[in-house]
Amino acid sequence: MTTMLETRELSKSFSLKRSSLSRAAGALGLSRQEDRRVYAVNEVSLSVDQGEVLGLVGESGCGKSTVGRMIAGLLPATSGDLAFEGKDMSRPSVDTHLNIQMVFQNPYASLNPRQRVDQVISEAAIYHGLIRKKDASSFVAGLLQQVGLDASYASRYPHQFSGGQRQRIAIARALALNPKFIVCDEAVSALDVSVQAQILNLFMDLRESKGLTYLFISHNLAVVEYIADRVAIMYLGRIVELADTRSVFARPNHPYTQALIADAPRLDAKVVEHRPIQGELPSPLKPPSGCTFHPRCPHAMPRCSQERPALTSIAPGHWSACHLNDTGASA
Ligand SMILES: Nc1ncnc2c1ncn2[C@@H]1O[C@H](COP(=O)(O)OP(=O)(O)OP(=O)(O)O)[C@@H](O)[C@H]1O
Repeated sequence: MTTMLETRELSKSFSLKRSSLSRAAGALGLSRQEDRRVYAVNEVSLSVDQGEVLGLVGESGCGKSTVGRMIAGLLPATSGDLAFEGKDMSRPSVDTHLNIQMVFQNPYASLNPRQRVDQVISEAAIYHGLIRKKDASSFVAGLLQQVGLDASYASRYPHQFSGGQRQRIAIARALALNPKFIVCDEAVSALDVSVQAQILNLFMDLRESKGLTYLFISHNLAVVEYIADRVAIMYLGRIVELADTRSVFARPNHPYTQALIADAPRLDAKVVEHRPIQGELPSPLKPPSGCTFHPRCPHAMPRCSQERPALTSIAPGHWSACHLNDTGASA
């Protein structure tokens, strides 16, 4: 397998403006001097092989979108490395950037309502010189066909389409730049369940026909279980577990992964008892010491609040960051 994308200790923190800082800090009982940064992503090391779908899951606010936006070049990293096809992306060229496109959650918001579909799809390809303006209509017709839409839709406006059709248009817009890698950020979350399945199948068909590679960000475990080859679980800005999809769902190791799976609505609900995850995600303004999951962990030991567990190999291809693995007592 060829590694297509690699991040090493990628981190992102945001500096808070004084007004929001004083509100947030006040709520946390902090003085202004104590902390001025939101630690959104901390030392995330991931690799994605050519043709692979890597799922990235975790509760809202754990840093998934920030990872996706750094990979897509929409946000600079605070520290760490990012490489695409072996090339350093800290100063990405236009070519490398075009190779990575992003599909967002809300196709209502991500399409300009004043642009016709043909303009939405062809604008960036014309701008970057990938096609000539006079070839745009056949180019757009081809892309519409690839995403399962009729070529006659090219002259319509986004508001004339359903949510699923709009997401297909957004996918055609991403494909127009001939990417090798697509970051899907909650790309089916706003759609009805039956439409979700159609769009997931479109992503898989495009993987086959175009050899695409995906980072698939979702808070929905069922979606990730369906589409991903491997899954990375994120908690408060860090990867806490990483393995092939089957292992994550059959043998979740980290107590957070176990809690997420027990919390998720499942089709086989008779097999898995639904247990809501305890407590709330702590603020990334002031993450807990040691293992940041320890205040919510049913298995927490004194060591867990003192020492951050490293992400270590617990089986071939299976990584987890939990002190229980050192004691031999699996959660
Ligand atoms: N521009 C920003 N300025 C300040 N804080 C930010 C900014 N963008 C994100 N954050 C904070 O970084 C943390 C991670 O946010 P992020 O959107 O990456 O999480 P997420 O897991 O994708 O959540 P969601 O699914 O709700 O988007 C959150 O605490 C968020 O409030």
